[in-house]
Amino acid sequence: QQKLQYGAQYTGKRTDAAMNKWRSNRFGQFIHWGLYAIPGGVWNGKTYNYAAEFLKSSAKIPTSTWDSLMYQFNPVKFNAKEWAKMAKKMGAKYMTITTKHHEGFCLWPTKFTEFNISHTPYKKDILKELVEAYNAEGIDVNFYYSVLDWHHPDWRYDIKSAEDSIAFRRFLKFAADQLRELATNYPTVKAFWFDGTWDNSIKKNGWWTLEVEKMLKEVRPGAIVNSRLRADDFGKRHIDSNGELMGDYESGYERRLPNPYKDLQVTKWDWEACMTVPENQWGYHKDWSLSHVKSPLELLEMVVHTTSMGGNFLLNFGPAGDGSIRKEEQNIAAEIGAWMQANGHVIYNCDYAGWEKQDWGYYTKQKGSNTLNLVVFNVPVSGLLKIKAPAGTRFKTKQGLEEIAKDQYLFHMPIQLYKVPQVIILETESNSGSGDKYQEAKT
Ligand SMILES: COc1ccc([C@H]2[C@H](O)[C@H](O)[C@H](C)N2C)cc1
Repeated sequence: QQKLQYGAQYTGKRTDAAMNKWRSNRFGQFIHWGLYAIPGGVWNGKTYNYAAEFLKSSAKIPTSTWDSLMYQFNPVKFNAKEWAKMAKKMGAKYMTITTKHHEGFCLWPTKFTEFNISHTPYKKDILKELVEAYNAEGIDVNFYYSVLDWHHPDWRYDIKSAEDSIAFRRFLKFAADQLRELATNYPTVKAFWFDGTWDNSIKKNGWWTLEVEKMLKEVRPGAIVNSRLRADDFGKRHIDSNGELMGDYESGYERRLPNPYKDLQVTKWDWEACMTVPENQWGYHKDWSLSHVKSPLELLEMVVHTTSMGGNFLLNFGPAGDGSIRKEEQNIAAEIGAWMQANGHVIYNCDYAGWEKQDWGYYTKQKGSNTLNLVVFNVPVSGLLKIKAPAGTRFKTKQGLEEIAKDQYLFHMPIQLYKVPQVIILETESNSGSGDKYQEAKT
């Protein structure tokens, strides 16, 4: 343990109302929308199969050429209310929007750079339209903000000279001014999703990352920041040099999930996984035939998997340059939404149950209740679900449950074809399952 000036500000989970709401939301919609949605991964007739929001670097496009895309940004099919209705139907409780991605183009009329929505043919404040439309549907809105900024002349990947540090100090003031502007002008924002913070220039300025965290929480009491913002005194990111999580939740799971049998350490803190529908496309790409496209049921399993380990799941949508939502994404919203409509109670305000993971699927538990939710994805050919209960558990539910040994049960599922994951609710006696102090002798 060493004294850190810019390390974690507290340990353990936040339990204030704002964080409890963030946690209970569980399922959110990520939206990546910017100038990159106009070319959609294709440049001068050539299709680039790397992530579409990186086309500027994949196709080695000069900044001046890329930036002139601003004069083409005119999403005639954009309808914030329609997007919000679709997200509502999907069962998303929050939405995280890219206010500014690495390209540096801002979806709001910021005072601090001309490279923003007000200088496009569209002109209007897209961020305001989205915040109002989603909030009207009862969906919380969070802001993604990339510190990395390919457009800004004072951005530096590293600090190698006095000139670099003078320029980068100007840049850090620019970014802090933009963040203060976002937190001030859009007062219903709940959380900030920082990205583009992996370069040495940021790692050498951990002080700034703490200053931004403090500023946002001053301007917007209750505001939530992800661990990806933070670097400590020694440039250590996410987890400080004393092993403590920085920020309010861990945001390292990008296009991957913790192993539900082994990575149980994640249940000790708040965390969020973010996921693409194709293998690796966050911004709109014209050609989705280039990789596997996850099905609604694959994605639904990820939602349940994440809730079962006490995390939030952020599913990405990449609207086209004209503001339309592609059919695959519309279908995902409809199919996941249908299941969430009927079974959202095993996701919202649910958490890690602490029961031993079984192959048939996942356990979730409603906070502070005695009901145990079983979400079955893999129905065994025997129809018998193996359940290993914490020592001393007593069940109220009798239907379908067969005790075969101490704390060992089989739940009998009717043998039939199941088209969607099945939910089984088991009631336990309130004071049971506390677990005997001593393990029963094995022989
Ligand atoms: C180089 O590896 C990267 C860098 C940045 C990313 C960005 C994506 O553009 C998207 O915004 C994702 C959330 N973020 C980590 C992804 C992979």
